[in-house]
Amino acid sequence: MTTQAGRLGGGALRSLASLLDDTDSALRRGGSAGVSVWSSGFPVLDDTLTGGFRAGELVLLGGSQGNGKTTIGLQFVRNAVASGRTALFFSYEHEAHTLFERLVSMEASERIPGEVATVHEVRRALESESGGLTLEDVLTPLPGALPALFALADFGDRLHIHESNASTTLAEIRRIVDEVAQQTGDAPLVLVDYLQKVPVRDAHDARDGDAMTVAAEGLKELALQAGVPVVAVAAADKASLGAGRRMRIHDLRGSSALAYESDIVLILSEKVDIVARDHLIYDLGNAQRFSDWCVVTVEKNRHGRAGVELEFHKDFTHGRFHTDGQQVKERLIDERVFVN
Ligand SMILES: Nc1ncnc2c1ncn2[C@@H]1O[C@H](COP(=O)(O)OP(=O)(O)OP(=O)(O)O)[C@@H](O)[C@H]1O
Repeated sequence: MTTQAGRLGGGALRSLASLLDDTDSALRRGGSAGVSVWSSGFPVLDDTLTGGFRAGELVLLGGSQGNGKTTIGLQFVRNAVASGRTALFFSYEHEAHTLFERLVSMEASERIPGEVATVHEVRRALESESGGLTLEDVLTPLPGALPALFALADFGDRLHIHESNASTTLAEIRRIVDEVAQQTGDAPLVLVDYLQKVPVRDAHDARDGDAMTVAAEGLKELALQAGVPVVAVAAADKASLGAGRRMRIHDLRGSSALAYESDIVLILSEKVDIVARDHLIYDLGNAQRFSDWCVVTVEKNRHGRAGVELEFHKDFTHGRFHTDGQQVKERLIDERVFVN
């Protein structure tokens, strides 16, 4: 059977007859006849994406600064490994230990109801002089941190974080994806934080948009050739955001290439910024309530319905969003209500 990896080199020519045979054999073997799917761990998002992220897909995750792109990306990765898959996080933004602190608090919050250690508390504990204590000893006083540590240790060999830098090129990303797939025997969900930081050869000669085209094409090719989903955080174009508009796909830096190459585009917005003004005027408490919510707009969805607006409750003190989100009921606008 031709696999996604079989697209390497000259591509793959298939007759319908061989496709039917292969599909039949896969089903008879008890396996799945479709491409591999990684659940995002957010049920309402999975429903919209008809199951989750698929092998061969490039998924863009856009939004303004600080509205939770890294947080939800890290949660996708955590959810993938918690459900038995493998994941690989290329971090051009944060060091691995910063992500580890977020993971401990996120995991505690996922597992244990009630008050658990915040990211800040985990960081403080890890940054203080240990006096020779073990990691377990240091985390024991923090509510929920120890079970979180055990859970992370359980799936630790399937979650890989790469501290990326200017030498982490597309070719290097590909090499590392292959290495992880070989080590774990499972193709990983790949997260790139963030796309505009992926160094592109001769990028200094190219205009920004050209560099983005190369990066987006490269990541899409990687997704197809390695048979993995690639979720890439994409920075907004500051100039267009300054205009006080709701962020859209065309506000991403290098937007035309990104829109063309991607299969799915998710845009994160603060709900309070984009809800219609009447919801704020007639109920003054709404502004406070809405500021706790993030809207994830599915702007492009190659295999399903686009334009879907989902909302998730923020819990940034524990480095996460609540996974049980819903469709937004209120009317949203194109222009932002509040301008930063
Ligand atoms: N320990 C913490 N406690 C509370 N809030 C935090 C903590 N750490 C980060 N935050 C907040 O969580 C929000 C989401 O952070 P995140 O890194 O996911 O944003 P982002 O969209 O990736 O940002 P950027 O574009 O700057 O990379 C930010 O507004 C940040 O200020």
